[in-house]
Amino acid sequence: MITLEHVSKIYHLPSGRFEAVRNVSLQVPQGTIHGIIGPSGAGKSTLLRMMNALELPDQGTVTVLGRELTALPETTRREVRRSIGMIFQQFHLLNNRTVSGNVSVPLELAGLPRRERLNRVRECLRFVGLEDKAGQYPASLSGGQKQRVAIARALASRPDILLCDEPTSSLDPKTTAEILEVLLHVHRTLGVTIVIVTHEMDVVRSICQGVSVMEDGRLTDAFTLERNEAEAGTSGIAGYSASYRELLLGGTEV
Ligand SMILES: Nc1ncnc2c1ncn2[C@@H]1O[C@H](COP(=O)(O)OP(=O)(O)OP(=O)(O)O)[C@@H](O)[C@H]1O
Repeated sequence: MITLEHVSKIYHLPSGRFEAVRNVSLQVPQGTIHGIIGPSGAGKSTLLRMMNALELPDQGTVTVLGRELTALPETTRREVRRSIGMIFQQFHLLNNRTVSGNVSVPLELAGLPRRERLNRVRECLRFVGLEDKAGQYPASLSGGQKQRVAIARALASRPDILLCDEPTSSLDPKTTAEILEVLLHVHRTLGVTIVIVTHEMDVVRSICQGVSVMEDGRLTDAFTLERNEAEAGTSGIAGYSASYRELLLGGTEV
C-alpha cells in the first residue's frame, strides 16, 4: 500500500514560490496497477518521486509498505527505497556498461556477492526476454529493449513496488504494447504494485485498475477501471474536470 496524506511540494524559483503539488491525498492498494494522468506540468512526476522519497514533501506524509518515509532518517529511507524500483521515459541506462552490467548496478550497491549477482542478473534478463543481449551495450539496443533492461534492473532488488515515469512515451505503439505486456507480466507473476505516470490514455485503458487525475498540482478526480471495461466503482472529488473520466469510462455520468 502506498498512502499519501495531504502532501504538498513547493519549489523555490528565482521568480518566487511555486506549489507543484497541492494537498494531495491518495492510496494505491498493494498488488494493483495505478495510473496518474493529467496535462503537462500538472505535478504527476513530482507526485511519483515523492512515493519513493526521491523528492520530500513540504507538507503531509508518505507511507509506503507500512513505513512512513517522511518520518524516517535518510539511511533508513534508502533501505525502504530498495523495495521500490523505478523506470523512466529516457531509460537512464549507463552507456559504458553492458546490459548485464546495468542490471547488476543495484546488486553491487547492495553488496551482493559476485556469484549471486550473476545468477540474479541472468534471472532478471530472462524474465524480460533479453538473456541473449547480456553482453551488448545500450547503444546497440532498440528503445523497447532499453526499457526492458531498465525493467530488469528495477526488478533486480526484488521490489514490491515499481514506479514508472512515462515508461512508453518514447516508444512506438507496437513497442509500447510489448512493454505493457512486460509490466503486466511483472504484476501478475511477481505481484508487484505498479504506479504509472502517463499522458497516454491507451496505456491507462490497457493495464490500470485505479486512476488519479492531476491538474494544476491538485488531485481532481480518482476512479477505478475494471480491466478495460467501462464499469467500475468511482469516487468523485469536488472540482474535477470530467474529461479524463469520460474518456476512460466511456462517457459515464458523474
Ligand atoms: N526540481 C524542480 N524545480 C523547480 N520546478 C520544478 C522542479 N520539478 C518540477 N518543477 C515544476 O513543477 C511543475 C510540475 O512538474 P512535474 O514534472 O511534476 O509535472 P508533470 O505533470 O509530470 O509534467 P510532464 O507531463 O510535462 O512531465 C512544473 O511546472 C515543473 O516545471
